[in-house]
Amino acid sequence: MLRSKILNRIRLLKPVIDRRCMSSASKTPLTLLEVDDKSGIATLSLNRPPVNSLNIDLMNSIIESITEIEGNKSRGLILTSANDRVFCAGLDLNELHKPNQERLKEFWAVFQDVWLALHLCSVPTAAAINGHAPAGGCLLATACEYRVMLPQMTIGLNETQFGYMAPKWVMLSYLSVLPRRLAERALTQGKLFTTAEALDVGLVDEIAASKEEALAKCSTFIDSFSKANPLARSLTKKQIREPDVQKLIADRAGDLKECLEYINSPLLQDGLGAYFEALKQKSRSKAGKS
Ligand SMILES: CCCCC/C=C/C(=O)SCCNC(=O)CCNC(=O)[C@H](O)C(C)(C)COP(=O)(O)OP(=O)(O)OC[C@H]1O[C@@H](n2cnc3c(N)ncnc32)[C@H](O)[C@@H]1OP(=O)(O)O
Repeated sequence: MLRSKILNRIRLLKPVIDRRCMSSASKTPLTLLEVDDKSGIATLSLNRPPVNSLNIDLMNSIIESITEIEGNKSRGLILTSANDRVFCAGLDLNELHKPNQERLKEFWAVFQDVWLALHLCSVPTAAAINGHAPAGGCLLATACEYRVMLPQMTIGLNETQFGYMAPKWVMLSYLSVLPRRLAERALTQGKLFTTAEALDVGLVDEIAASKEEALAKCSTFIDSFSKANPLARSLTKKQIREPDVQKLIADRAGDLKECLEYINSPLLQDGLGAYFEALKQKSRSKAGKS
């Protein structure tokens, strides 16, 4: 009786994400999933060169992997990058700049889904941040329960740098990690924290000298739940996170409408166009030098 009640509770708390994840016909998988047969811990590596920017296929692949991890009873999930410079460059700017409207609606729904899937993941989650993590990359990291970062990287919700106001639920993910006054200042500045600054303010929990060390620290965090009943742990996490999640679940259509209006606004499109052009220019000049 109790078990069915608990399972019912989980069903209520976890929004149903029944998206069939079809990653594109690309040859290389967009995510790499390895489960350590000794520890039972799953490592999910983002694998979309050059910067793991989040497009529909990559986000669907992340959701598919999380669903698999929850289904195969892994003891925990470590999110990291197959790229040793960039954890995740955030949303793919090609999806936002002069977007196809139908695709933008799908893109935004998947963006909401990937945050929900990671934020509510029933197993313990940790991010081994082995590269830069701006905007949506920072969001993935803050959706995890623990964060270990390598030196000389940057992390933060920098949306105001390109004319965007992060959606309420994105701000809530920041507020689940940072004190309000600091989150407000960082959001309004579009601040990218250095690794040392991020540790100082609590945006990350530890610094590691190498990816291997970061993965080991994330495993240690996951091991800290070894004495907790997995079902009770999962329910407790979902219960604590429910108020933030419900703010999105209660009005996904409203969030989508607000996003469409904002992303199609001249403010954003002009800001984004200039920002994207500057990025490409930087990349071209780098290529010119090498
Ligand atoms: C609507 C907003 C909702 C709120 C939540 C989330 C919003 C977002 O996530 S919007 C995206 C914000 N992302 C960024 O501001 C990051 C921009 N990128 C960078 O700062 C850097 O690329 C880097 C630090 C991530 C990596 O630097 P580096 O290793 O030097 O690589 P390059 O800058 O030379 O870039 C290589 C290559 O990748 C392209 N690129 C970079 N970021 C993105 C991106 N987010 N989307 C699409 N493409 C991206 C860049 O233009 C280069 O392309 P090529 O010119 O073709 O080489």
